[in-house]
Amino acid sequence: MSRIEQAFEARAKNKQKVLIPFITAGDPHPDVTLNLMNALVDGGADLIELGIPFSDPMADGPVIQRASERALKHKVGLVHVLEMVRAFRESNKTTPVVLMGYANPIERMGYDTFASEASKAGVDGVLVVDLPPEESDKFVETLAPHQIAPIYLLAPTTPEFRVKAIAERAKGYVYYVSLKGVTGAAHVDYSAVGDRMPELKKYLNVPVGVGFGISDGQGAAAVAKVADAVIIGSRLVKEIESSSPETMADNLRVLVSSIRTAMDEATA
Ligand SMILES: O=P(O)(O)OC[C@@H](O)[C@@H](O)c1c[nH]c2ccccc12
Repeated sequence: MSRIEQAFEARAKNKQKVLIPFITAGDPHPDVTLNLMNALVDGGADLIELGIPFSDPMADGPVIQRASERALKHKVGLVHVLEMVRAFRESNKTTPVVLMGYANPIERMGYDTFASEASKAGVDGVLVVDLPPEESDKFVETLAPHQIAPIYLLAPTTPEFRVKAIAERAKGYVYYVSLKGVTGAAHVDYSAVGDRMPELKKYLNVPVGVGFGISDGQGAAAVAKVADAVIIGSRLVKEIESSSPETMADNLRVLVSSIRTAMDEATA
């Protein structure tokens, strides 16, 4: 069983849901990412979504754009991100790491090199925002022998035939985007998210995580009631942004742990 499957199964066994925090690798400085990843785990994260900094992140709102800018100032690229995952894996053998990024840096490295280097580093999944499922077959074939899961995005606007196409290809989990727009948006209609789940579940045989716009325990609790995982990014990146270097890891741990508690209360 893969690390991703194990993470979902461990929570499901206790009738709990998976918590997936997102941070951008190298934000605000490459030296702190390992520390921050460990803080996320200490706070109750089950899986880490690690962003590859990118200069033109069109799916991202201002908060995560700024995170990319901070990381790029320190010249953090894909090779560097893989080194961070490798360092994390030296002490953590269980928490899955999913890379989130745009196609350009991965294509520049080349699919083959990327797949083998990512696998050696201990990467468990990859979400390529601007690689549509219909065009992803070659990439997915390259990942498969390395046991790296392609993570697909589904949105409220995704038609049923596309859900089916994604269901055939999905491994690990799928990412349901709670709303139209960019990361860090404000208003999530939690009941609409819940209403879509039965249709998704009909086709998918992997768990469903929900992200975009979840910024507190209350939102996380609402999602925990209807989906298999809660994904939360901008709120955490804001915490990094507003913390001093000395308090950053601690603040992140405390915040993640409060979200964890809210989710567990909602499913108890
Ligand atoms: O920031 P939010 O609203 O909490 O959403 C999660 C998100 O940050 C993370 O999963 C993510 C960051 N960049 C993305 C681009 C596309 C899809 C998802 C993402």
